[in-house]
Amino acid sequence: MIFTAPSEVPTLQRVFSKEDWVLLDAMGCGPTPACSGKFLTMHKRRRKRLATRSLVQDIAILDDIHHGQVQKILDRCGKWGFNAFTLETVAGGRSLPVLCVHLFHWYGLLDYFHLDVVRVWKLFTLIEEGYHSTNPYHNSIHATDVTQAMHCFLQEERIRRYITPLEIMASLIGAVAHDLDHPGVNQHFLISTSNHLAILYQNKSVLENHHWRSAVGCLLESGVAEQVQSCRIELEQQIRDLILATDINRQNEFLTRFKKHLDEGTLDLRQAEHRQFIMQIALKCADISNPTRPWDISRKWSLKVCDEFFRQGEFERKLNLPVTSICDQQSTSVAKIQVGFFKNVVNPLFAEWHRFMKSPLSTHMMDILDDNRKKWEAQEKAELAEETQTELSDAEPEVSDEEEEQASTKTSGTHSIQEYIPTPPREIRRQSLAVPTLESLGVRRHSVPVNMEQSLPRTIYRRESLPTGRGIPFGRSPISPQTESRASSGLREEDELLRYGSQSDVSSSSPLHSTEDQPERPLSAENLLPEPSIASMTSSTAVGRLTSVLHGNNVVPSKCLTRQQTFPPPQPYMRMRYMSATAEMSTCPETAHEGDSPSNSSHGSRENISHSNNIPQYMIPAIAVLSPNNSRPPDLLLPESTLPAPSAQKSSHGNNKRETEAVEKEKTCKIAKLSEPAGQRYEKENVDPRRLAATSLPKRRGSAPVSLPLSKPDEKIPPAGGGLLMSDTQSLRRGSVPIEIAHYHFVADDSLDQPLITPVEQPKSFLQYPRRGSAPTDLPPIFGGGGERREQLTRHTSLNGKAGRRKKQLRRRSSGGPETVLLPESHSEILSRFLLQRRPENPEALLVRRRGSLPIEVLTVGHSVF
Ligand SMILES: Nc1ncnc2c1ncn2[C@@H]1O[C@@H]2COP(=O)(O)O[C@H]2[C@H]1O
Ligand SMILES: [Zn+2]
Repeated sequence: MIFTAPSEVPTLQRVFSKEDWVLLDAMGCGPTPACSGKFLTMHKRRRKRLATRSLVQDIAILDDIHHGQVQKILDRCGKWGFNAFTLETVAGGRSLPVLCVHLFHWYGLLDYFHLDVVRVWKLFTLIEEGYHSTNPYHNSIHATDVTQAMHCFLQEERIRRYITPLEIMASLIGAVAHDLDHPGVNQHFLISTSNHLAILYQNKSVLENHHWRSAVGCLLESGVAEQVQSCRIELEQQIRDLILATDINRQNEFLTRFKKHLDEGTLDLRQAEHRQFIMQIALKCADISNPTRPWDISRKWSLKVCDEFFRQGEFERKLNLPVTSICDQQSTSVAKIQVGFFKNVVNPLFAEWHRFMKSPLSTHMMDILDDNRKKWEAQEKAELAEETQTELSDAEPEVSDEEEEQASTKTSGTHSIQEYIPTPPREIRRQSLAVPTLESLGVRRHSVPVNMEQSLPRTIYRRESLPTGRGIPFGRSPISPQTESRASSGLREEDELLRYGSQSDVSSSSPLHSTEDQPERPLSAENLLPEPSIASMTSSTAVGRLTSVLHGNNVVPSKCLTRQQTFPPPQPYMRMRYMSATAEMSTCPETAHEGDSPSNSSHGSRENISHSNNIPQYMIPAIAVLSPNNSRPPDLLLPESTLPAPSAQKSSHGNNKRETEAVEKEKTCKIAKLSEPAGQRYEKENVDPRRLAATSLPKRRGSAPVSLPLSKPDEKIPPAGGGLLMSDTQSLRRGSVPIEIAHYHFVADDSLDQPLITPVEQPKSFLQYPRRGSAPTDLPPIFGGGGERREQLTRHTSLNGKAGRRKKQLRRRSSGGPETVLLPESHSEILSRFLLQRRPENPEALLVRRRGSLPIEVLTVGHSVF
């Protein structure tokens, strides 16, 4: 019997206890209003709202129905018509581990690598839980979808003839983890908001670097890494290369190389290097394969990805950042985005893929792509006609030929590839938005480290509609000459905005606004984004150390990185069920089974991907033994009628308007939650540093990585991982800033691949000043900030100008909290010895002190360096 357990356990594992609901209710995420409550908080994002939740009273019924359905769907997981959403529903929200464990069985990887199925199950559970279920698109279903696509590609004759077991395993893990811990916003947003990940990875493949590192964390924590010790480095390297290739910024690089190979006929898959390249291309294709899925599925993905874009647009608006054009719901539409994406991103890649494959599957995909493109184009045209109609009826019906022509050419103004490829902030220039930022005026933005604010590239935005050239003098904090010169051309325009009472965050500095009435509005993307987990290893030295721990040869158990579990562990009862179930799984016979049912796709005849039995001898034995179709006993087959009716599925995404309204409602609720009524101001995120200094030890800020310096740069750090050099770290740095960065300048130099970092001399008094992370630069008296201004800036309010959030104060952020005290070196030495001594008897003692999302070993390793 195969997979009775996985289909059953997930259902049970996800059932919330009464206490869970009380907690969720308290957070405003209770069962009734689907979208209320704080958004992107750990508690919420880690827990999925299951389609099956309403059936919890009838677990037995649920399980009986579901394991049969899961099996039925898994049987078809080699077909392009596979629907990840359906698997997600029938697997009780566990499509990711269910599919992956199935594929590991199917490929015979468990046998070949002698993997323990419980560890493998744990690996995929960790990966699944690392995805944010609150993301409309970048969630675990996307990972399931991409993995299934990858599986289809691995079955292509051209590939499977040559691919090795290790490459199969790397491809599956790479696919499933390729967006792990994706925050639901793109790299551009992270850079624009000075997110610590962007700083850590020096603005290059920020998310992808984070994804692969998180994947390695899961491998370690699950214990799978230990089981593949002999090939672990190679496996990790392949996973890394695969995931890094999914960076859409590198699309052209890969495409050019691919084209060249095809033009010259130089691809030889007997060479490992070429196989790796093709697997990278395959994963890239899988990642953007949703436009090549049958229309119902494809359309659903399109709506979801645009929903996520528009959410980002809302965040940007709230943060007074320029709204990325594809994220601006007010100026674009799903159809328009799709037409641009299909034309500029998907088609060029898939055309080459088809040139390489020339298989029934690639032909099928191209056909669907074409059909879907026509549908979006028709929709875009209809929208345009409607717009034009409205414009015409608004104005008098006197439209010149010229205007008509202009209107009709609008259709070709779809989004180009550049819009999917974010440009660095410095280069961005948006026409419709003018958002002067605090930093552009010399006032440091909260999330920018104190010493970086003068050296990070800045973007000055001008509103097109405003005249230029009329400046209003106002006091601003000193900024570096470098910034001054770069910004000078834009400042006058910002001054204009001040004059016209812009809604931007500089308004409090404007003479038009009383400082009393308009306290500063702290802008921090940290309010919007979830705390990353593995991402907490922000400091360069920690990264360097981490890398050496991850890849070093002399790994001792105590120094192994274990991915920190940042979500509530399954309840013991569930765990028992799961353990017994997985044990059961491991005894399942691998029965060869030919049970292929005909495709239900409109392209059914081409659905069957050829599964040749002609498996070369160097392939793993288990593959040769297994049937190309999925193995399962016939008695688990359920009649077709037990599958959800197509209409039921359609209804879930059929009513677009209602969906959009719900999304809107959700956004409103979430945005409203960003602020709390005045009077509920508590000191958590935004604390007056003077009061903090008077009342407490200089504590580490919640989101700060705990990092201790190394005396020299770690050369093992992979280039993309971007190790910052050096460290000198007794000072009290800002919480969310890597300890080293707080004392070093980035020197942006276009001629260099990586920014240079140069040390900044700190006034001694500054080092002693326990500046609070979120306090503006000009607060410390040593910088001579005006008293009144300081007073004003310390009156912390949320985005809508109201007082800060109460719950921040009351509940420690899941990945943060001032648990760890930064000590002078001598103290740190004592502490590290103390911790190391204590650790064997009482590991909890260390746990309670470390940062929530920081792997315990990293901290230990950090301490043990001294
Ligand atoms: N249907 C789609 N429409 C527009 N953009 C898409 C679509 N599908 C994928 N993408 C984008 O392509 C990116 C590929 O990498 P990611 O999955 O990280 O994020 C994806 C989205 O930003
Ligand atoms: Zn993706």
